[in-house]
Amino acid sequence: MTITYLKRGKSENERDQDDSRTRATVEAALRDIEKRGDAAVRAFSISFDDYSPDSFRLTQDQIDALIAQLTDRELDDIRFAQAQVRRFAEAQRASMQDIEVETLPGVILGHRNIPVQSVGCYVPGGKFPMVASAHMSVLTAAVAGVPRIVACTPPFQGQPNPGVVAAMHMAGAHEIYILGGIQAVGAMALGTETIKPVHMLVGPGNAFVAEAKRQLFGKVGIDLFAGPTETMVIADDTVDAELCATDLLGQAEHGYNSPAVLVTTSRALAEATLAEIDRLLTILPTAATASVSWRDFGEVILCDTHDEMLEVANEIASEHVQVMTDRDDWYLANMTSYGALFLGPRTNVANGDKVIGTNHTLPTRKAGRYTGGLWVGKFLKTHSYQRITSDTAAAHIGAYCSRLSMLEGFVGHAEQGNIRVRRYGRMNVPYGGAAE
Ligand SMILES: NC(=O)c1ccc[n+]([C@@H]2O[C@H](COP(=O)([O-])OP(=O)(O)OC[C@H]3O[C@@H](n4cnc5c(N)ncnc54)[C@H](O)[C@@H]3O)[C@@H](O)[C@H]2O)c1
Ligand SMILES: [Zn+2]
Repeated sequence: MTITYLKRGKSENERDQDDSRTRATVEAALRDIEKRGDAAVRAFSISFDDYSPDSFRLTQDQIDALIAQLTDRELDDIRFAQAQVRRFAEAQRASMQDIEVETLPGVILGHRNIPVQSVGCYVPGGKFPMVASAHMSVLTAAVAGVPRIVACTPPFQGQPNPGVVAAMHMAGAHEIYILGGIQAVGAMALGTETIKPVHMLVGPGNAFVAEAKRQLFGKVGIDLFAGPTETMVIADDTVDAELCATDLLGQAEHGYNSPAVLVTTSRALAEATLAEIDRLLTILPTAATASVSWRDFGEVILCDTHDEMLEVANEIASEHVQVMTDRDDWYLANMTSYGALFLGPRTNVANGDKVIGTNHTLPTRKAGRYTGGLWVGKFLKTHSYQRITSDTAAAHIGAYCSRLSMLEGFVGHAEQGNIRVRRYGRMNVPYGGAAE
């Protein structure tokens, strides 16, 4: 395998050091929120966001006043995006069926999909007010039928952001709080004097938010590890450097720590893309963040073959993977680890982020090896049940249950089977069932 790095990002070691600093900050803050509740939440909101309103929860009047600040065009655009997200989420919901089957005569097994009863949706807003994140979490929870949806977003430039609040409200949030970072997810998960705790936290965020969710997992459920955005472009010589550079910087602008990786079989494209990125960074208004991400985390990887590109891509397991090659469907069939795929030059990651209807809350830091992104199914818990409808089945399964329990030394378990055999079994009546 001949893989050449034309540019490399920070080493795993350096990334681990960043992680351990974040971990310590989050641990201390969560402990304080657990101990001091609202007082700690307010203190963190002041120190991290310089924000201390009378109440962090917005009233209906405040929500209405914020929505009134938006133009009709802006409201229509939000409605359009939400219609696309809803359409896809409803189709996905329909793919999940409750089932009930008779696995042996008289043995009925089933499962029911039950919505999580309360969720806390984090909508990021430190650097950019992420209107779209409200559709992704709040609206998807609503499609799943979650009866209590709490939404938090930080103040943006010292104020609640009208676009984010409108999107939360239109998506169906029942409670909206202007709180950011650790204090938001901590308050929602742990509860305070004024905020009733939720059962599950969802939504993306910066490294502090993602780490806080990770630490709170267990106390509450979480959707997935969805930290700072990552993007990868897989390209051969069917595309040009302008498209590749635009797609790499389009996601590097998220923050100072967003990896953007080009994997290509074309040295000419790789070199042209490096030059094009340098040129775009002189004119992109968000170059201040994008250039730091590119400097510290940008990578350009040159491979000999598509098989090599596939192996590299599955290993990196990037959150977003934009594929622009002469065989995009081959990647769709063979990629196994990623957040979401964007196939062909006509679409792009920003479509997925903002409007097309797939969910943009996606796994980062290789979490794509064990989970896909947020979707309606993450808000549904699949619970099994069983029922035995005949005496014969009760005695037949009971006898197996008894012997298998004794194999493990569980006498009390065996007795649960034995009592059914004694009560429902009839001697010498052969079990009339099909093959076990
Ligand atoms: N994985 C995904 O699906 C996905 C999707 C969208 C966005 N994102 C990511 O979400 C992130 C949004 O980040 P953001 O910062 O703009 O907004 P954010 O809302 O996630 O975080 C802002 C909050 O961080 C807290 N904070 C800032 N500095 C801190 C510090 N030093 N210590 C403790 N807390 C601190 C503040 O309380 C602030 O309110 C980006 O990294 C973006 O890439 C990920
Ligand atoms: Zn993005």
